Amino acid sequence: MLLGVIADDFTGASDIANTIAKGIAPEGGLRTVQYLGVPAAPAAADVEAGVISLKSRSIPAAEAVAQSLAALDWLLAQGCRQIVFKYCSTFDSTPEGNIGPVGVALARRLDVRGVIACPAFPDAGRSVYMGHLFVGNRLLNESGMEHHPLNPMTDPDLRRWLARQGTGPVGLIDWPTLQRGTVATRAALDAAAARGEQLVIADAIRNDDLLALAEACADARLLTGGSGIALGLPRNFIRRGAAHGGTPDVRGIGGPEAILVGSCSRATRAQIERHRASHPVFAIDVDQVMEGRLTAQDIVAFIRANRDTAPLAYSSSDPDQVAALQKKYGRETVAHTLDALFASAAKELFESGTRRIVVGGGETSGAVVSALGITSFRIGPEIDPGVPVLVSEAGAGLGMALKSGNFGAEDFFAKALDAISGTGADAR
Ligand SMILES: Nc1ncnc2c1ncn2[C@@H]1O[C@H](COP(=O)(O)OP(=O)(O)O)[C@@H](O)[C@H]1O
Ligand SMILES: O=C(O)[C@@H](O)C(=O)COP(=O)(O)O
Repeated sequence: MLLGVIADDFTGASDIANTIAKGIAPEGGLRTVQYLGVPAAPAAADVEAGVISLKSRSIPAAEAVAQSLAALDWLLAQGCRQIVFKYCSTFDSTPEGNIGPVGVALARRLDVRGVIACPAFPDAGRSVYMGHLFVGNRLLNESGMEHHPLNPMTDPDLRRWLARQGTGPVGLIDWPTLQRGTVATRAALDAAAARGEQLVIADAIRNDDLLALAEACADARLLTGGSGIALGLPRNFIRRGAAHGGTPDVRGIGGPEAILVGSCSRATRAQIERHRASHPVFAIDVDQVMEGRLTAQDIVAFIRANRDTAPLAYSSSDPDQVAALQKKYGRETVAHTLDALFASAAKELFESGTRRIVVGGGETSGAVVSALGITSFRIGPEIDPGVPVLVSEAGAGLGMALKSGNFGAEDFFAKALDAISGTGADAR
């Protein structure tokens, strides 16, 4: 294994696994596997990139650090030459952590400084300029992310946000420096390291900027960022002759389907509305869930009753309703109750033969996949930017798509089910 990734949630992991498996033309990508948690056994010999999915984005910082270091140990034991810490392209975190503490802990363990921190993902509209994160043409804190149920992002200044997480001084490679080329960028990173800056925010507004950063960091032991930061990394290995390039084959998965959605993000809510126009949908009443009057059995019954018609069950609400529910029951309590609800519905559906499951939302995906007992996925074709088809490596066969809240076109959900069943050797 050449390249190892520690991802702080499951959708984020499949996003970066997609980037690495796909690579860029003409070289292509690396043979990539997404692992669900730190594997108990060594990787298969043919795997060139391993992406470990943690569920560490919203847990206490000390636990996130411990899990990330365990993932690092496993990746190093597989021979990884380069490590990426993958977090959200909208920098999802709170002032208490976890991006800063995990980034610093990994840097310390690897004994490196001047480590890139760049959440930019231009294909999904995320860009960083002068250390500030934009979503489309809005600053992060005016993009809808200020209403996120678990980590409201209220400040677009990434250096300031990281500093609040106790990282010590944070550097900046600004866009003009990046434009001066690889040598200047490397020199700026070295200077940041010499000043004791462990993490360095890097600007990037186009894919070319991400490729330039990857070139400047070809020998870096550690990078951190969104999936975009990995865009040019496979090419580094392939050009040096360490990997062959190309893309892997995966087989399509047919069978009964379910769509489960706990994301309350703006894009997801629009996708649900689009799906509703021509498919059965079940709006989960959160009050009823909290009072124990609506259970996983109700979701399972709805999905079974609507087999072959792309049934979708969702708890998603608009920001006002989310705020009211959180005030009534507590932020963590609502989230954990709903995550557990989706997890047990998915488990029952899988055990009774559902073979295509699409999930909306990172936390929701983490809860669902953990309940299914799947340990690894091969990466299939990209459905929309950042969301690939996933096919389980072992067992009865399960095809999934784990959609980040903000990703995907409006027709995503129906398209994802088709992509899972249509996945073939020639689909990539
Ligand atoms: N109606 C709701 N009110 C409050 N919280 C909700 C509601 N529906 C879902 N949630 C919770 O909000 C969180 C959404 O996060 P996540 O699944 O990561 O979505 P995203 O990818 O959009 O961030 C989940 O923990 C989910 O259980
Ligand atoms: O970088 C991204 O935006 C995604 O890969 C990601 O991490 C998504 O997280 P969720 O929005 O919680 O699904």
